[in-house]
Amino acid sequence: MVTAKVWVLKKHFEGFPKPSDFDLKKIELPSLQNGELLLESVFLSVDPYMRPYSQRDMKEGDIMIGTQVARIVESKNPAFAVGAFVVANSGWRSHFISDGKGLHLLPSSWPESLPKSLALGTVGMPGLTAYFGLFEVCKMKPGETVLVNAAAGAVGSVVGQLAKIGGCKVVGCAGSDDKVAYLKKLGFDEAFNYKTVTSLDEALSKASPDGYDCFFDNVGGEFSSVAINHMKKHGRIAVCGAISQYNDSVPQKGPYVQIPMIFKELRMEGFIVTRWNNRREEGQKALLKWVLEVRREGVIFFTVYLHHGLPLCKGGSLVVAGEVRSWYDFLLSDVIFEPFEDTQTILNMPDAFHFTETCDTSLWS
Ligand SMILES: NC(=O)C1=CN([C@@H]2O[C@H](COP(=O)(O)OP(=O)(O)OC[C@H]3O[C@@H](n4cnc5c(N)ncnc54)[C@H](OP(=O)(O)O)[C@@H]3O)[C@@H](O)[C@H]2O)C=CC1
Ligand SMILES: CCCCC/C=C\CC(=O)/C=C/C=C/C=C/[C@@H](O)CCCC(=O)O
Repeated sequence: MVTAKVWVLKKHFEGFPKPSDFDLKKIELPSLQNGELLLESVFLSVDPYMRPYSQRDMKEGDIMIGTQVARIVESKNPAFAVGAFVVANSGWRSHFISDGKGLHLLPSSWPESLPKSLALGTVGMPGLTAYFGLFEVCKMKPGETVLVNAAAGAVGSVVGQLAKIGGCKVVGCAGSDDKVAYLKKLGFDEAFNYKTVTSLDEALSKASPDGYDCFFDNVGGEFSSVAINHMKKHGRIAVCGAISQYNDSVPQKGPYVQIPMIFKELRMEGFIVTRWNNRREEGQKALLKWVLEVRREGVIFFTVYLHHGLPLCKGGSLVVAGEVRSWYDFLLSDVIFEPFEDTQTILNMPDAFHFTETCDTSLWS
């Protein structure tokens, strides 16, 4: 029998987590069943997400969430050999039994000389966050200017280095002079200590006078409210984290949008209509059709016949042949609406069915 040590959340965090919020317990593990494997923890990860996630997902007494690098010490599962290493989202436990689901074997190309702890950092979830946040959300391009806060952290330090590799100018900020020196060593073009600058505005302008194309936001809050004003036109912001708010027992003032944006993975984009100047005619044609045709009557019946596969519409009454069409289709289609008197004739027409849309055109006048 193996005795596992587990760290449980004794009390939900109030403000910063404290050692007294945790309790160390021992659990006797049963013998393995077929298909199961026993793993021993090698590295445990502590990540910022665990602070808000514990509030959202855990109850007091639960084993603390988190990922770990673990070594397989016994296996009755042919897919997992003894001695192999995995990354597991198994919480803070010294040993655990798994059926293999949710275990990620370290890549076979992992060199012996490379510390396996990197599987929880640069070559793990934080590194992947930087990689996908930069390439899929910021969509950074060579020659652009990238801003990243919490830049000396697990995510931010990878963001900065990947952005340099990607041919960008990189500006980072951190909360100590030592970290700023570290950023310069990593190759950041500009770095400043956000805690000691007299003005964040001035620091951001000085670091990049013509602004930023990409902002990789790990911090949220006041920093983001200032930084957004330094973005270039068509700039992109990756709302990665809001660490400035995780330990707030009372939510900070100000309508900070980062938390719902992250949890709901929202996309928010500013725009100006002149962006579509090259599609002006298309839009006006659709709007004209809507004004002149679709909104003409309170109860709308339209007849659409597929004539050689194309919709032929004699407007006034819509009897849709084939699938029910959406208004948007009609607004954009080249269907010409013509006055149509005899609704009864329509109703007897073959291979069609009736699509009636009732709308209050008074709302449109
Ligand atoms: N969306 C996603 O999928 C993921 C999001 N994240 C987020 O990325 C961010 C960074 O994570 P990670 O790199 O792992 O974190 P680290 O723990 O490596 O670094 C966090 C750093 O944030 C800075 N920080 C802490 N509190 C504040 C504050 N109030 N104001 C400004 N900076 C602060 C500190 O550095 P300093 O000295 O500079 O203040 C701290 O060292 C977090 O917000 C995290 O939630 C991380 C992984 C995945
Ligand atoms: C107060 C709300 C804060 C909202 C944003 C919080 C955190 C953003 C962030 O850091 C997200 C990190 C996600 C990490 C995912 C890790 C996985 O490897 C395992 C996660 C465990 C789980 O999803 O249960």
